[in-house]
Amino acid sequence: MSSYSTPQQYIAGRWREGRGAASLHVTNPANGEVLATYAAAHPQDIDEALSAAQDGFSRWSALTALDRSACLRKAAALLRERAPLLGLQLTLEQGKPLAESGREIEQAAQMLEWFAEEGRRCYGHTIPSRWPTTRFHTLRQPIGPVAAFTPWNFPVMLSASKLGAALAAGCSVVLKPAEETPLAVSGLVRCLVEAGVPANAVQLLLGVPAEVSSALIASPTIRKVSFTGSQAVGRQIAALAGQHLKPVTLELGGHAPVIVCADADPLAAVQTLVQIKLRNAGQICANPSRFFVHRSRYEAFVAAFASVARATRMGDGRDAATTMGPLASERRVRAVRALVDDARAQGARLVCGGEPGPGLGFFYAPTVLAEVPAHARIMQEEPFGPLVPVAPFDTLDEAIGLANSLPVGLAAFGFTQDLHSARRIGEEVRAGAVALNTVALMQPETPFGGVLDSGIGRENGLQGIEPYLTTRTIATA
Ligand SMILES: NC(=O)c1ccc[n+]([C@@H]2O[C@H](COP(=O)([O-])OP(=O)(O)OC[C@H]3O[C@@H](n4cnc5c(N)ncnc54)[C@H](O)[C@@H]3O)[C@@H](O)[C@H]2O)c1
Ligand SMILES: O=S(=O)(O)c1ccc(CO)cc1
Repeated sequence: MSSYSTPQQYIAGRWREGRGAASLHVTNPANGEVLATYAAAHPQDIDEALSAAQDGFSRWSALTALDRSACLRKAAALLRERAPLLGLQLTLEQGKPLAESGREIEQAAQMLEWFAEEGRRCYGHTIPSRWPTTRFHTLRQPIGPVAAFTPWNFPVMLSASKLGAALAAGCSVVLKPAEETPLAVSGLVRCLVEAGVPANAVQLLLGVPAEVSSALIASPTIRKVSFTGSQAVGRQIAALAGQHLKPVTLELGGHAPVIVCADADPLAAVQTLVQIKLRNAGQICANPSRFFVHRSRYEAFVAAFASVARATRMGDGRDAATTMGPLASERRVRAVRALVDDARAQGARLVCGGEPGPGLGFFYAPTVLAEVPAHARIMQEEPFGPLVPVAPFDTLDEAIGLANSLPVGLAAFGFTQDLHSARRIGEEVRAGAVALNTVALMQPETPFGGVLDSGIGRENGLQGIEPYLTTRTIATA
């Protein structure tokens, strides 16, 4: 497969093989074929990346914000130029259809541009003094070298968000992407380096996750940790960060409730929801995943979702006719299948789907389940797949209670024409972001992150650069 090359480490300004004993494999989820095998980073590679990151921090933080901004803008332009190849590599390693890969590369470019501008606005303050002869002001300074860990679902966009924010603030970054999807992220790092980001300001470590994260977080060089991924791994990262007193940003997904009220048009709600539900085969942290529909609209909603689900064309993301690709790995297929089997065993009605897709790839059909009891695992655990579990409700109080019944809160969705209901859903459902009559939630300009067990801190928006800055107070006589 000529479009897919062997992923390499980028350490101290050189692209090279890792020296670790472990071999890692990249598998095309559309057909199960191994695309590449590469050597993991060795502890010595990690040490070299850390020394380089220290040096990179000195060089990069010494540049003006304007110079850093220019590099990030140029990197965004390079990313767009290279989108056809990077998009193809992303589809090969991750499975999403080419159109979605192109969208992700564009979103990544937009992230870099947003932070290129925000980096120019890291203002300090002048503070009124209690003493006539003393002046106080504050300086915003980069916090230091950053360890960033990104997942396989949006490897390029989520890496661009962390790299963009940290680099714009003047920090150097050691990035560890998911071992399953390393190549398109490497392309992003290449764009940054070729755009003029000094070699040591960015390191890319591909390795055994726990080895890399434990070494990086324990190192005194690293001053900030940022992770996106599962709650289980997030807890491990947070524990390590706490042990070493490093500030941490965590984006850990959720289990987004959808409330469709009696006054909503159920067909319009389905048409809107499907735009996000089947994107990336449902593997989006903000994916709508628990559907509560007013009893008067319930059957129409279930029937409409099933009809859209049945019309989905599953296939290889390179095929123009494909509307939904495979899941990212075989373990994801096992996980969603187990949730569907459990729901059925608990009395849910299988309306459509509930079976694997074509060929040897990691496909699972869009699946609509009705009358799903609240205690079924699928209503408790984030499915991270193309599953639509639906349950009826009678009052808005009941729906909000069901939405708030889990200890997570990343995204939530509401469909209603009633201002009072919209206000209640917007203000009472516990979530970092609530979308009303829309599924548009994420853009570079809006803060993104969870409440409760969905994470710590915010990425993007005005808040996105904050975690990478520290504030120095200067008193002058
Ligand atoms: N918040 C998100 O955007 C996001 C993204 C991907 C996955 N998830 C969640 O993860 C769940 C399971 O995903 P999975 O099947 O890939 O399992 P998983 O939790 O084992 O995640 C594996 C990923 O986490 C990384 N990882 C594992 N251990 C690590 C460590 N000690 N240090 C650093 N990184 C580590 C790996 O690189 C790998 O890419 C999904 O159901 C979903 O809830 C969330
Ligand atoms: O597809 S998007 O709605 O743009 C989206 C939202 C959130 C995330 C985080 O996993 C990725 C993509």
